[in-house]
Amino acid sequence: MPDSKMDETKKKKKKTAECCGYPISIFFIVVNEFCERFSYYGMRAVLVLYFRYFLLWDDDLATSIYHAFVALCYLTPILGAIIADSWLGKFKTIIYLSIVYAVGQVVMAVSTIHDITDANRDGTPDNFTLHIALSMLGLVLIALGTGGIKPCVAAFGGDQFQEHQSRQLNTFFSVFYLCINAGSLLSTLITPVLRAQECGIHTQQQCYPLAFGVPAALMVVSLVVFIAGSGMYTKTAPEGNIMGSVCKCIWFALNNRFRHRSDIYPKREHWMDWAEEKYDKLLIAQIKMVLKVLFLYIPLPMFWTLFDQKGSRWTLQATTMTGDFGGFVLQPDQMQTVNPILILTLVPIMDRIIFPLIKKCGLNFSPLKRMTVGMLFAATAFIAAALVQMEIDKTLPNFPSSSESQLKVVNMHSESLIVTVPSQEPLLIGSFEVQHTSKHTTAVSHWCFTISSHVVFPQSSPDYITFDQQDIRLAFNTTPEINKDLSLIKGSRQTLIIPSEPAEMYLKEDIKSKPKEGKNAVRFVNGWTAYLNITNLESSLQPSETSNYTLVSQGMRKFTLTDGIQSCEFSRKFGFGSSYTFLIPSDLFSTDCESIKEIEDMQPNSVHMALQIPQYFLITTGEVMFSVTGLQFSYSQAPKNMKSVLQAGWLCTNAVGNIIVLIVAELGKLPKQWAEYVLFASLLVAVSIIFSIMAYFYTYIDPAEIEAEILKQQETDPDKKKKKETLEMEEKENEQEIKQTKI
Ligand SMILES: NCC(=O)N[C@@H](CCC(N)=O)C(=O)O
Repeated sequence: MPDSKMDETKKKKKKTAECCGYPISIFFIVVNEFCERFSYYGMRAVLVLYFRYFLLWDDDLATSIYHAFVALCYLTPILGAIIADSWLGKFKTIIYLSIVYAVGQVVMAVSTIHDITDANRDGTPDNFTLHIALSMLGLVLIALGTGGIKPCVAAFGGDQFQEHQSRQLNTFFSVFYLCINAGSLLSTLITPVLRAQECGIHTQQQCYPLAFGVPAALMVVSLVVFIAGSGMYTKTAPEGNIMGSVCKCIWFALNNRFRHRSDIYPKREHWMDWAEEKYDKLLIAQIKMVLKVLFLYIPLPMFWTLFDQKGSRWTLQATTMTGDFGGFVLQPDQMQTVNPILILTLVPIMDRIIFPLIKKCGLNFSPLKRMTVGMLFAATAFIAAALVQMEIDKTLPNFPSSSESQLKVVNMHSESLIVTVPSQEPLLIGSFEVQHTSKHTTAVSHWCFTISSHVVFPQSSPDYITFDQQDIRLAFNTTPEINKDLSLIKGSRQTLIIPSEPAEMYLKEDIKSKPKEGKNAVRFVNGWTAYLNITNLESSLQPSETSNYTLVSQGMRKFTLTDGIQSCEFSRKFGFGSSYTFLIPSDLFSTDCESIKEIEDMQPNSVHMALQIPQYFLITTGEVMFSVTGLQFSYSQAPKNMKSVLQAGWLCTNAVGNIIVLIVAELGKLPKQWAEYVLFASLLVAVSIIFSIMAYFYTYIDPAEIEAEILKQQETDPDKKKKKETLEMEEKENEQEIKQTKI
């Protein structure tokens, strides 16, 4: 559409399409953003689980691909911004890239249908390569779509406002942020529930197609809503290959500066002024504005480095805590929903109460000051996380160091045993059977039928004896005496199982870190005289055999034990992050499973997840001050033809932050998690000090005003054309000179 015609349309729309001072078109844009963020966060919520349990990737691969995908989503905005500002304009870019995005979501959903390659109908796909290829294609399209439209939607929203609506424009960015978080909150709650359903054509499996299909549908809705508002938008036309001109202009300025490096040439105020001979003053001024803001962005990725650890380190921290809130139980990964919930409450509180109050007190809380304070809030959030970590560390078992091994002895033999352990007092181990039949009259003061080392040894881990040598010899007081040479694994915990026939004693490796996702690790030692089948275990247990650990979730869990003839049920309530070895006695069925005894290998988590709320509160307050303000700032300080580019620059700070997380995770961690949190907090404080100094020297501008002034000047500047001609002549002369010198 020609510019004049477009301006006419704008004027007409301005008058008719307003509600309470806001352009009505904004409604379509915020609803579109809500649906798009639902789609994005919903898909993200189940992505790692899909990698882990559908594609059967290991943890490391699953998390690396996940973070790489997130980083890609924040790098593609550059592409979207270039397309929008230089070629298609924001409106068309949003439409085309939303189509790419929706196709990506559909491809992703299709890739999760196990039935498409499950020819033998065993419930697992037969052709993993096809599923991987489809999902990777889907993810690339999604990253292109979500990243590509992201800088355009915010900037397009801003474009709907007129000069007299600057107050509404600021509110728009807050409402926009609210919609992002409302979408993310709902989808993060809903999609995991959809995944937990069972569905399928031939076999019933976890319903990934539904969990990915609903976000795909929401993306289609998002596109439809956006198109529905088409007639009401203010659409600014792209101004040609602006990025090309920007690059050429910068290159010329640098080149020209270099050519005139001698002291005989008078200095210019700014190095970009060296482009004046050839380029428009307006373009030079616009580039200066953008560069000034981009320079200011350099320290910002550090904020996102801390912020994005909510989804990784903080969730891992939650897995070592308990989420039992009495009426309901919160899973560790659900703790992340605290962030959008707090956003929904904090944004209005800040906008309506805190910021106006600060203004009333006469304080100038400028955008850059807000962002600095936001960074400091994020740093304090990490100090809070470190304090919580210290509390958790107090409750964690004393795991062996890499030069130590730990040993526990379980006596399933019918009599008590005295074991002589190197450099320790002889140790009396009560018999499981003796204990169980109440004939137990040994000196063991603890009721536990296993080793009572805590009575005898001053070790910090009650049931384990810690050794700093690998090879040990244990002597048992049986007749004849049994001597057992053991080769312990360094850095590991092991249990020596003494079965009913002590000579057949064997070592079994124990769990040596907290079970994943706050689950509980359980295993069984079969003291029954025949093989046993136990629900949840991979295979049946032979007599005297010890099963591998199996993970069970929090809550009441029931195990059915059967030898094919008789069976009984054993129930137990589990908390979070515990580990138990259950000893099955020889009178299992006559006592209806009640004689099963337990050894606590690892105590359940005891620090409550509610303790994470302060750190979530602090980081979210930081986010409101930093992120919402940054979004506004990036729009307000950008020249009109580079609004999307600057939004993309802003989003890029997030991509770099994610890449730093990836690098830090790869480089390894400090030995103590709390120390790593303190390190990150200190780094962010240092960075925020640097940022505040940079911000001090930044002068806020009104790009529209500057642009208007330059245009006015240019109209009255007869030299402009002459300058260009002179420059072209100079260049030609230079080239000729070079040629002659060569000859
Ligand atoms: N609470 C997370 C959130 O709102 N994220 C936003 C902003 C991300 C950013 N770098 O600006 C989102 O759009 O997802």
